[in-house]
Amino acid sequence: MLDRILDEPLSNWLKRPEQSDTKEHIVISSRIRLARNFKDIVFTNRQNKEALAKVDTMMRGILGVLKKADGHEYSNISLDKLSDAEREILVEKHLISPAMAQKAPYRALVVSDDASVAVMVNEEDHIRIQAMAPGLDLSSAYAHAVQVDDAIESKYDYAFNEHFGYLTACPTNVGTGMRASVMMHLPALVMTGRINRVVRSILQLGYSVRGLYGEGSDALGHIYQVSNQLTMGISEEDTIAQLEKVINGLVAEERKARQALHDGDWEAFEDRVWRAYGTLEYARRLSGEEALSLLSDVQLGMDMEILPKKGDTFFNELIVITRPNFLAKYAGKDAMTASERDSYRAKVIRSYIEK
Ligand SMILES: Nc1ncnc2c1ncn2[C@@H]1O[C@H](COP(=O)(O)OP(=O)(O)OP(=O)(O)O)[C@@H](O)[C@H]1O
Repeated sequence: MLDRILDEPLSNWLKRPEQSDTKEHIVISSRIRLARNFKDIVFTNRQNKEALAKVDTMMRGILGVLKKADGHEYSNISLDKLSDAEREILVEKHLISPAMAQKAPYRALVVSDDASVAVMVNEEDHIRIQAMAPGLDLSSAYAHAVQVDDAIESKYDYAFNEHFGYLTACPTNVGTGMRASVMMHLPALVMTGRINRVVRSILQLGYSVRGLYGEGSDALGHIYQVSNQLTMGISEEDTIAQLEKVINGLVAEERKARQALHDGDWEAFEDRVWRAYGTLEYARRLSGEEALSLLSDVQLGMDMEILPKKGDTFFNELIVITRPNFLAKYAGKDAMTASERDSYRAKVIRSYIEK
């Protein structure tokens, strides 16, 4: 299963939902993360070897229980058995956080065969259950996360306090321990210069806005992740319902920005997206950042029916393939120099444009 996870650019949840009736590519995916710790075991951040080893062993013994809960095959991948590049690929595929990719013993990833569930073991908390769904579908992701959560709880006791809720390493997660998050492509808000105002108002409402790989990452390819901050005094269902409202508001703002591009200097906009397309079609070397920025322009040009459509998974697939570690694996190489990577990246993109 590890090979498939490392080799395939697209997990199912990065494919567009079949029922998707919108032509634009604004909401990419939904994620629910539950932070949980086991009763009477020292927290991960204390770096107590015995505790780390115990949690690691407990999560090895859970695979059958998880399969019974949702019918998926699960594997347990020890991260210290992977190469640095392989761990980075898991970040590029959004299965682990960038912090989790740092080398450390007893860290593991428990992952379902379709990668819709990825449990980080011994990250900031004993376990972080993540469930993903394509498009805006936090409820399905939540239902799946709860299945996994209940299955684990049927075997082991969690650290839970009647007044506070789930106890977590960082006080900001105490309560539900839940972060609901939606990954979005917001190019028109960036192009029209409206993004800062919009992000400010979302922050004021008490939500986080992060980049392509979550905490501390940049919004490469104009991709943002919006998530709740509050985990106390609010139920999981209300958190999800309120975040969905914020996301729908954000989608409406992005659509307005697209309309503004339409009503503004249309030829200048057409020129920009055709130039992006031309560069991707003919360039011989592309850096990772330039590729993501041009791919974002091209996806917007396709959404706005200026450029020929390249299929529903074009953008999501190339966002993963063109990342440095995945790209080297895709080329069948253990390592590549920066210029070899830039030239192979341009070649792969050209082949996708020609498809
Ligand atoms: N909606 C989403 N779709 C796909 N991947 C996501 C989504 N939201 C977050 N991720 C991924 O989850 C990982 C962790 O993100 P992040 O650091 O923001 O969350 P967290 O671990 O829940 O946060 P924290 O530790 O601050 O509570 C990253 O790899 C990020 O790309």
